[in-house]
Amino acid sequence: MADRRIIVGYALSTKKQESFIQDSLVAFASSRGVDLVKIDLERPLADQGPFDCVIHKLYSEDWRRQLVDFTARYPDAVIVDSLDAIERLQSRISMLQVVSQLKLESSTMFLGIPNQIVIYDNDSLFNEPACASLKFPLIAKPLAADGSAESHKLALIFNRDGLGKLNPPIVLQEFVNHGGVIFKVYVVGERVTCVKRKSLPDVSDDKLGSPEGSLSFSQVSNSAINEKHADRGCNGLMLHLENTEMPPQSFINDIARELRQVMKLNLFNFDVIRDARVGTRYLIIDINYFPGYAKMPCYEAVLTEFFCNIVRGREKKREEDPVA
Ligand SMILES: Nc1ncnc2c1ncn2[C@@H]1O[C@H](COP(=O)(O)OP(=O)(O)OP(=O)(O)O)[C@@H](O)[C@H]1O
Ligand SMILES: O=P(O)(O)O[C@H]1[C@H](OP(=O)(O)O)[C@@H](OP(=O)(O)O)[C@@H](O)[C@@H](O)[C@@H]1OP(=O)(O)O
Ligand SMILES: [Mg+2]
Ligand SMILES: [Mg+2]
Repeated sequence: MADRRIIVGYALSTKKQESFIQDSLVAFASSRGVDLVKIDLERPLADQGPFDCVIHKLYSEDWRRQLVDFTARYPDAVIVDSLDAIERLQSRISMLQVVSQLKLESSTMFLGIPNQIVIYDNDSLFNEPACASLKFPLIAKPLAADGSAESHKLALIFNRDGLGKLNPPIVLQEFVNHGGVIFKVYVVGERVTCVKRKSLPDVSDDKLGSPEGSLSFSQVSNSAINEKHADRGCNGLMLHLENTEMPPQSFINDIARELRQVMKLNLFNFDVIRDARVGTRYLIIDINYFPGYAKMPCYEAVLTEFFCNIVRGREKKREEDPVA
């Protein structure tokens, strides 16, 4: 059994397929005995395959039914990950609620999330007493994190004037100065990879009087700035990605392991910032299901190893306990 080929079916949007199913991944996986096969979304999933493993990033009710039917027919196939577990990451409120459940050992590092509230309608923007409890600058994010371009349209809000332009439902989150560098932590099963990315630059107090009130932006960490070189942020300060110290690896590993266990997910990444005022205070600001892994170093090898491990792990379990 050990050397037979492993078949991984993938069900992804066209955009996700283009970014994830690179020739380099297909070739590397194939050289290690793993075949990546596109699932035809026009046909019932249960009529396709067999697959040893199915990976997916689709959210419709129809897809949920397809997964149920497929599992009934092929109970030994591994679905990575369960839709119920993935759903938590579709709301920017529920995605960060898990952070308070993590059991971290570090006594020197603190992990939390920024203060935030959810706003469901325009009236609440100005009447909600909770709004008054937040300190400007704020960052406004669409409540839904469903992978659409809209869900990535964010705005920096400097003062009350900036609140008027928002489209609820949104999350209003305190902006925390963090030196313009974000840590993206990619999780693939047990493998954890932390990289530095360009982030929004710090906001100085004099910006709070800005007559525009707000500034819109989208997917800042992907902007076409060469990450290896110093860059000038919009407040004029030089950002040196290379000179920014990484968080302690053991701290990041602990967070990743705990998140994976609490969320019951294998494929995700999370964004962490380090408070510019308190160097031991870290904040998780975003968690994404099935992120842009092609930007992760050695993604071909890491994903291939994961597919092998997950399928072989399931086979081993069956051999040990055939009735389970
Ligand atoms: N509370 C915050 N304090 C400071 N900066 C923040 C905060 N929240 C977000 N940012 C900045 O805004 C960027 C985008 O925010 P966020 O990661 O929540 O959006 P996203 O569209 O979900 O991103 P992704 O492309 O990672 O899915 C972050 O990478 C970071 O630069
Ligand atoms: O497109 P990119 O490579 O930037 O990857 C982004 C990915 O888009 P993709 O679907 O095209 O892979 C996004 O997915 P959706 O929310 O839009 O579903 C989201 O997960 C981002 O976090 C990823 O950026 P990263 O966190 O890895 O920097
Ligand atoms: Mg993010
Ligand atoms: Mg996100």
